[in-house]
Amino acid sequence: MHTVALFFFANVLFCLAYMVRDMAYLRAITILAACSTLPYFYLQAVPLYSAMGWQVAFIVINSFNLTVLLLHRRPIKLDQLEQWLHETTLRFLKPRKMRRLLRLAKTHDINKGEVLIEKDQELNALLLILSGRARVEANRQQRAMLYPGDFVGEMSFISRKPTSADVIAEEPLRYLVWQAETLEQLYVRDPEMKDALQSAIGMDMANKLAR
Ligand SMILES: Nc1ncnc2c1ncn2[C@@H]1O[C@@H]2COP(=O)(O)O[C@H]2[C@H]1O
Repeated sequence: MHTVALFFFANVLFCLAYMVRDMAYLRAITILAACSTLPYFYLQAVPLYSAMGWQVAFIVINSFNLTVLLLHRRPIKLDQLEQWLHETTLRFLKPRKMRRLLRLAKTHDINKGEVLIEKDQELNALLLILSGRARVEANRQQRAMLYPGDFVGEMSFISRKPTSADVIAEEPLRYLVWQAETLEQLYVRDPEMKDALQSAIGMDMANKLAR
């Protein structure tokens, strides 16, 4: 009788597991549910070892995936630069995702007066200033000044059109470059990254407009 109640309880747990949205809870509750079925199968007139074997297989697979999931969710310690980027431009990304994104970028340095972007070019890249300032010019007129934490080339990156202006280093400039192709491949693997990065670009454009 008790084992039947436990089996009933296990199935209620399976229902609950399929209702929750968080994958970690889903797996944890499924493990508990699968464990709860074992006494029922074992205490039959003839123990149902094959059913028990399958439940053990489900428990092992779910335990493995739950461990991987929880390891990925562990908090990470950001270094100073990462911390700054997370507080400013990339705050829409969770720290671990932000680090993954940063690993795909290359750091470049140019001197004062050097051209970062030329107008009407196919840039196919997204840039982010880490230090120094850059002047935005169109038709020899200054349009804006860009500062550390600002994206550069985001307009052509989003619109897929040629660049809208020249961008020239006002000071020695350090910046990150992501190739558009690299980001597009990343978006396919991780659509959440696309939402977060596009929110960051949107916020960056709004900040530039508000200056
Ligand atoms: N009015 C503006 N204010 C701030 N930045 C600009 C402005 N116009 C162009 N830019 C920047 O200059 C870059 C030139 O290349 P993109 O058009 O790809 O992206 C552009 C922006 O990053």
